[in-house]
Amino acid sequence: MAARNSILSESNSESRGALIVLEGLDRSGKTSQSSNLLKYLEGLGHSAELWRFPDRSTDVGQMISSYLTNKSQLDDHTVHILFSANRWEKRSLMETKLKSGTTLIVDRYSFFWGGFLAPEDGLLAPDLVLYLDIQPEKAAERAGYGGERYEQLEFQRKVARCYEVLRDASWKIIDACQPMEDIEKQLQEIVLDCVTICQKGKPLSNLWSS
Ligand SMILES: Nc1ncnc2c1ncn2[C@@H]1O[C@H](COP(=O)(O)OP(=O)(O)O)[C@@H](O)[C@H]1O
Ligand SMILES: Cc1cn([C@H]2C[C@H](O)[C@@H](COP(=O)(O)OP(=O)(O)O)O2)c(=O)[nH]c1=O
Repeated sequence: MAARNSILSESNSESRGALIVLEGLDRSGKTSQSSNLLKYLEGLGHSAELWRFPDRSTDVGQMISSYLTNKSQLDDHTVHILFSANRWEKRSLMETKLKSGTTLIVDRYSFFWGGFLAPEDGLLAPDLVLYLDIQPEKAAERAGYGGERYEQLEFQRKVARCYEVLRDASWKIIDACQPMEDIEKQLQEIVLDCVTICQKGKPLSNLWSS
């Protein structure tokens, strides 16, 4: 991600779980592939959970959901801070789960729109970001967008440009237009490597924006 990471030196990194994030435009296949990955890891006997952001189950998540479904109006800065707050309210549980050995597959995590980084400072850094790469026009052809505020081609073009700027060399870029089974196999291989590295003691780190 477009942020440097600071290692959590105090963390007990023995046999911890991995923080694995799937990013991509709406309809790029994140939800399908996240649940495939969960089944895959569980099938191998790993402790794993599927998370997603925004997490609409919390009070903050409900404010976000109401905005996304056009039931409320909020200014852009407010919305971005709510998205960050929604990650912060899950941060401590996230750390507990990872340290107890559970791998988290996260369907979207952090969007760093337009240099708006400060509220993200101190959130846990992903061990792996899988970017499902698709042209906005191709994504729009997939089983219909719902009626949410951001599910529009013009907006998704803007999101795609943001992702181009924000992604860094550590992200694994996967062509999301391949058959689902091919994508699934590629993701499994990358994820298993990451889980193994984390189990062997790679320290947890924070996102650190400056
Ligand atoms: N590789 C693929 N090829 C064709 N269709 C796909 C592929 N991956 C996902 N889809 C379809 O696209 C739609 C959106 O997928 P989904 O996993 O919900 O994406 P997201 O969570 O990124 O919005 C679903 O109808 C899904 O079956
Ligand atoms: C996590 C996050 C999501 N979003 C946007 C991306 C999505 O368009 C929207 C809702 O995300 P999501 O619930 O994942 O929608 P979908 O399942 O349709 O992909 O919120 C942000 O703008 N900032 C954020 O930090």
